[in-house]
Amino acid sequence: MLTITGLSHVYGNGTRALDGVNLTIPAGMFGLLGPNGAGKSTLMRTIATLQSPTSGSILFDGLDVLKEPEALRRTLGYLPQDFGVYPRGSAYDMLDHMAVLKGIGHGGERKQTVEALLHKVNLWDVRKKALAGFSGGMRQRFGIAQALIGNPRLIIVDEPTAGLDPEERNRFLNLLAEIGDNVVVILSTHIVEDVADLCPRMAVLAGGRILLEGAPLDLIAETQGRVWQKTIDRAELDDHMRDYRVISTRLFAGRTIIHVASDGSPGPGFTPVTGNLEDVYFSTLDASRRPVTPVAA
Ligand SMILES: Nc1ncnc2c1ncn2[C@@H]1O[C@H](COP(=O)(O)OP(=O)(O)OP(=O)(O)O)[C@@H](O)[C@H]1O
Repeated sequence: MLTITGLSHVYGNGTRALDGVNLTIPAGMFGLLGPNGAGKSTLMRTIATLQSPTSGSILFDGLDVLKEPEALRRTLGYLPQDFGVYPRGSAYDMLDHMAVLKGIGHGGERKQTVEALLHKVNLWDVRKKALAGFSGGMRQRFGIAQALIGNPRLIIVDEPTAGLDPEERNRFLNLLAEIGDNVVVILSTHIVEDVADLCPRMAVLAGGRILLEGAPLDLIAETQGRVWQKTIDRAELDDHMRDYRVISTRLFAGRTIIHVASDGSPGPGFTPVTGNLEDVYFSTLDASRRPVTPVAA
């Protein structure tokens, strides 16, 4: 279990990227959802001990991560957002090299590890090809292979599916789903479906703060009776945006379908809909952006 308490980070230029983050992350797949600039990468890099926070603490199964970063690194698998160096070396050689860096020195054991991982991520047939020639999906599958070296107990994947086509995204998510239940896996993403597809627990991070935490199914159940739908013409959109708490819009057959957050019927033409995780996410972001109404004295 990973326990984060009062974690804050202020960059040198004054940007407060994390602002008192408290999170308890059990074993299994945990989705950390947030818009661009929310602080996700800052949080992931801090947990991965690549940068030190301004204040706060992180414990992983009793280990004080900030005091003993080396010990954490031995049990960490990390796929950073910008895993972007694609040298001319082959997939096999690079993975072998990374296994050496991870301390798997013994030749036979390393060979077995590297071969098993290449099979697992379905890159065995292209193991002799240069990483530089890999597609985005192949690179991300290589990225997960290197993260799995040495059977880590904490795995962090930062925005792994951005830019993948649907088939590769599926392949990648299936790989994540195969990681054992006893491992803490943190999936940081701005893509709601990634979390909906995989994660029994999740949190929403925005503006460096945790806005929401829980099980997606419970959070969806809580939207019952609070999400309303209406189909309108495009020309009516601006008025609706002004008059209602519109949490999402999408086009269907040339018309616009809006979802509105409201505790009762917002008005004529609206029908109640069963919320989904997108509604949970966007209504949470919407609520956090609304000015706080002062309580009358
Ligand atoms: N090295 C840095 N120096 C100054 N500010 C930074 C630095 N890195 C990130 N920030 C700022 O901190 C905030 C959080 O950034 P961060 O990259 O952690 O968010 P994110 O949720 O990962 O966003 P994205 O999905 O766009 O990467 C942003 O306002 C960003 O501009």
